[in-house]
Amino acid sequence: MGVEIKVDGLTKSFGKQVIWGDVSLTIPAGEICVMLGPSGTGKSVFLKTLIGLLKPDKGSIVIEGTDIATCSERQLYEIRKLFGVLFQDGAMFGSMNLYDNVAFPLREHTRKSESEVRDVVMEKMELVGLVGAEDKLPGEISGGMRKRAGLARALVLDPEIVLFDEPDSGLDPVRTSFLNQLIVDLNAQIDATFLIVTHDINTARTVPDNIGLLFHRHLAMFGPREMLLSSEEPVVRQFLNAQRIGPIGMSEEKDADELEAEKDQELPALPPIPLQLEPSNGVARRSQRPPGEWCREHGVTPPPGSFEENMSMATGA
Ligand SMILES: Nc1ncnc2c1ncn2[C@@H]1O[C@H](COP(=O)(O)OP(=O)(O)OP(=O)(O)O)[C@@H](O)[C@H]1O
Repeated sequence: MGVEIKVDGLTKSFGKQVIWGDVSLTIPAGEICVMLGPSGTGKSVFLKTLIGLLKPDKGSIVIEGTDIATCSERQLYEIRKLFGVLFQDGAMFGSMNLYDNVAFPLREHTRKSESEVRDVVMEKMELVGLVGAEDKLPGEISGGMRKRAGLARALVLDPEIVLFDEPDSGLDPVRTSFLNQLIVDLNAQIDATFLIVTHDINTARTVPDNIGLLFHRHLAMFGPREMLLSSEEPVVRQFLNAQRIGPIGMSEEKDADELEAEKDQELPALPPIPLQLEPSNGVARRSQRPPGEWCREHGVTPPPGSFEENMSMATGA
């Protein structure tokens, strides 16, 4: 069913460098969330903090009643079993074939017999479309296949929460599109809570139920996809539409002179909100909302052309 992650007042620094402060958000059970932010704003640090690999300075992260910011090592070990993580490069062991890589967590953390291990490994290999590639070494396959193998491994312990650290990095647009469909299909199938860190605006615009944006050492906004895609808030608007005009500069924040120089420039109109990517079998995910529902409920007029079927090419969806 997936579990909720409730983050409250979270702050993380390294020495004197504050990475982000006072981050509060609730990642709803079973939903897909994307976390965005310019490079270096601490998205990976956020993922590592959620799984307890890094300790925050302040604040709480409550999962199933346990605050993993303050809990014991023993409790953390238990909570970690809820997580599956897809690392950027798939994090495969180079000397093991895909089968053994995917089987690794089962052999380490369960008492399953080899025939039970085989059943689980083959089920997950099938889920990610890798049946037939079991004997390959990670070095012999493409980046996209390595990601899928990493995903199979992230799924073998039946996680309630799956974290994806830039699943689309290094993939071409077609492979990214296939991977996004796989993520949506998986969410429909296993109902776990998904959090995806990505730089890919098209992924952010079409895949998640909710979007968060980290900028300038804080969480600029977090909420339903339609809320952020219709937002006029300058940082959100600039980032989600990949524009140069706005508060974000080449090295994070623009200075006062740069902002003054562009103050009379007209912003391009907000582009239409694309339809959300649906599971390939056409059956809606449990957390999927009808197109335009959030806008209607909140009296927001979406940009013209939003939620039209034939706009997929315009948005690259
Ligand atoms: N273990 C660490 N010790 C000290 N500083 C760190 C550590 N890990 C990360 N940082 C710093 O934290 C900041 C945020 O890093 P992080 O990798 O989380 O950014 P990011 O938003 O994921 O970036 P990108 O989008 O480029 O991957 C960087 O300045 C980085 O140098």
